[in-house]
Amino acid sequence: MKLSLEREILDAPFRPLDESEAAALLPGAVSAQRRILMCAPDHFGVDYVINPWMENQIGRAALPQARAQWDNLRARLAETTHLAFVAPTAGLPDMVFTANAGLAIDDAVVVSRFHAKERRAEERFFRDWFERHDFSVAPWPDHVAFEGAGDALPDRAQRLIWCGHGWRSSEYAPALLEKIFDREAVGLRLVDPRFYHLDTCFCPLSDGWLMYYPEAFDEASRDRIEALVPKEKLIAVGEADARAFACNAVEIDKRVFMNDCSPGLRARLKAAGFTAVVTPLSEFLKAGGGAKCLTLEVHVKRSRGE
Ligand SMILES: NC(=O)NCCC[C@H](N)C(=O)O
Repeated sequence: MKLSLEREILDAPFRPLDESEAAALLPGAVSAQRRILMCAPDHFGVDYVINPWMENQIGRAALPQARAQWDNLRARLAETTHLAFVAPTAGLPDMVFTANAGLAIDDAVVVSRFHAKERRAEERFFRDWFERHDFSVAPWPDHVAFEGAGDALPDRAQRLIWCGHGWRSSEYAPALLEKIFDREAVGLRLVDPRFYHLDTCFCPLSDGWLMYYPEAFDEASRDRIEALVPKEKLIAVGEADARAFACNAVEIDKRVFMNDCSPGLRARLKAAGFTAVVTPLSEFLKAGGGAKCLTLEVHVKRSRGE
């Protein structure tokens, strides 16, 4: 019996260990698990105007509907990946948009330094969360505005960070991010106030694909994008999809979660190997955010046995 078990093990085809199996073999080792950080909309609302979507929307977000939409996004994401949560805080209606907590790559994070003074009080709650989860918080100068993964998107095929500036984050942010994360940071100038954060109009997808709304960028930035991404991997969306926050999408394992998607865009994504998953988020659009804004990719350390 023992002998046949040994034979079975010896004859089994070699298979590399996954992250948690490898961690289990190393005494005291920690592994990191990819999670999507979210913040429940307990205190969400449109209470002030800091982007064009919020104009004439003060007090108009339907809160039960917002909760149902957020719950649905959360449930759909949970089918595909692990989640993490930061506690919502009274008086901080935009904290639900965790994309703006900071930019976290591996165990390093730059916590946002909001341009929008209405959002500055969020910084310390996000910082606390990162510290409690063992991230190493990089120093960042107070006078350089930076709104996290709203304006800094790691490419999924090349070792570079796409950075948006022009409305919220400073044009000096990329040079600092380059040093902190030791990878190239490419600055892109945003020129349409409706697309005030990079993640409202630009979505790097796996295998080097890029979905974006070209008109949101100045000409030099469009040229830069075209120089760095092969033409056949560019998925340029039209204005209607862009206005519906189609580029404000979260991709996990080729599933692209977004507020809305035209049949044409769905077909183009499909041809590129992606499946569009629509999770309507109308109430959050009133604050200027969609699926991507409601999420932040983080790698959380786990001790052995966790
Ligand atoms: N685009 C994002 O990454 N987040 C959405 C932020 C919406 C919020 N009302 C803001 O204007 O900062």
